Amino acid sequence: MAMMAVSEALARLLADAGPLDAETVPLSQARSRVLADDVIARRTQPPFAVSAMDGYAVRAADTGDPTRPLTVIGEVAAGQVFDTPVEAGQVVRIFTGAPVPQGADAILIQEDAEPAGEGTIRAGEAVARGHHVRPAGLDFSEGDRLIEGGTRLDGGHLSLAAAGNHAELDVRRRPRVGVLATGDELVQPGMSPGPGQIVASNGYGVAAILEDAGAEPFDLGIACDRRADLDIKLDAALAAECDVLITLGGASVGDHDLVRPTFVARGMELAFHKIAMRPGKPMMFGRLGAMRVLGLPGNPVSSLVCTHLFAVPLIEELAGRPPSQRRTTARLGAPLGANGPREHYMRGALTREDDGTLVVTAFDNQDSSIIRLYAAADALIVRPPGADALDAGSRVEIVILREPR
Ligand SMILES: Nc1nc2c(c(=O)[nH]1)N[C@H]1C(S)=C(S)[C@@H](COP(=O)(O)OP(=O)(O)OC[C@H]3O[C@@H](n4cnc5c(N)ncnc54)[C@H](O)[C@@H]3O)O[C@H]1N2
Ligand code: MOO
Repeated sequence: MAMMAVSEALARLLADAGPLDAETVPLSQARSRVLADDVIARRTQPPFAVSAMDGYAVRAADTGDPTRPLTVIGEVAAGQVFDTPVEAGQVVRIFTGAPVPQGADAILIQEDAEPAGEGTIRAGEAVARGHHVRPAGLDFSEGDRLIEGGTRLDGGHLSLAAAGNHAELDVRRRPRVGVLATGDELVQPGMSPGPGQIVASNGYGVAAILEDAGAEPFDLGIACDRRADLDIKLDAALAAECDVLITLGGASVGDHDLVRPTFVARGMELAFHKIAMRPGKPMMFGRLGAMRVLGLPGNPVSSLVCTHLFAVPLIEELAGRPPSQRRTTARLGAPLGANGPREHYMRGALTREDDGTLVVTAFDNQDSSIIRLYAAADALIVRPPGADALDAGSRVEIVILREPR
């Protein structure tokens, strides 16, 4: 199969991807989830006029006369109701959050009330009608649309939904993503690798990046380079009802690269294998029933770059999130050589000059095995296939991985 352009591969990957179905979750589990439908207020907030201050519920017309004593006829705190109407010359002691009694139309804060003998006060300062009164519906009214479907829920949204009397919300299901490392050479971190073995590292970064994008990662462990073992792991991914299976390694052309032939033998429809990209050439995508299978190359940087450029957009589509990838341009801090036939995503450091100009400098070593330089990278410089050499100061397209320091 000929190598496919990056843009074409991305288009195929996303062609029929859309938000997964909805599920109902309690508010306590709704943070960062994507709302499936509008949230409509089930009540009015506040449901009645309430005092915004501690003081006295008064009739505004009674205030402003320092000689006039006003009779305190009772008291009302939040959670209580004072149901005797307030007549001229009367006030009610009131506390923040309490319903304003009928007949009263303003709040005199207690600092402005002068004691005037047993059970009376004076209101020398005039207060306007409505002063320190929060009218019913100040925040929202029953039937109002509080939050639009498709919103990613943060703390403010959750308080708003709760105030609207929703105990649970309909949100998009998070894509369940099985992450499977492959290779006889791999052992889990913390173990003692035997002769010829290394520590499996790719899955940790891939799972973390995808969780940030809205996925629920599911660790399928490590498969040996044997078809029978890959079969078992594939069964585990299917049994776990993974929406997406991500394999790491075993994607190339060597005798031990068995992911594609094993999965094709199991009925996977292959959409593409091999893209004109560096790193990431042997990437593969297919479908096995409802499950999407994304086979990433084993080189650590290849796995991580492909995760950013392909797996993240896929997960965001399935999760109902808007694309998060930030592409812009920057000036080169150092010259770059001509590019080969594959679109090259070069790791680099990003800085911002005093005038706001972004400057990106590619690391000298772009080998796809060097995890340290990936972890240090702030941006990927996008070099189109066959691009000419560039001088320092030239403008290049970049994908921002983290904001410049
Ligand atoms: N004859 C050819 N050989 C290779 C080609 C080619 O076109 N012709 N392509 C090269 C490119 S480009 C890449 S990328 C790699 C990818 O190969 P695989 O996907 O089959 O990856 P592996 O061989 O399994 O592993 C490559 C490398 O990465 C290490 N690895 C694998 N998994 C992990 C993991 N989970 N954590 C950490 N490191 C991992 C593995 O030990 C290898 O060193 O193929 C080239 N070869
Ligand atoms: O494409 Mo490979 O991912 O260059 O190292």
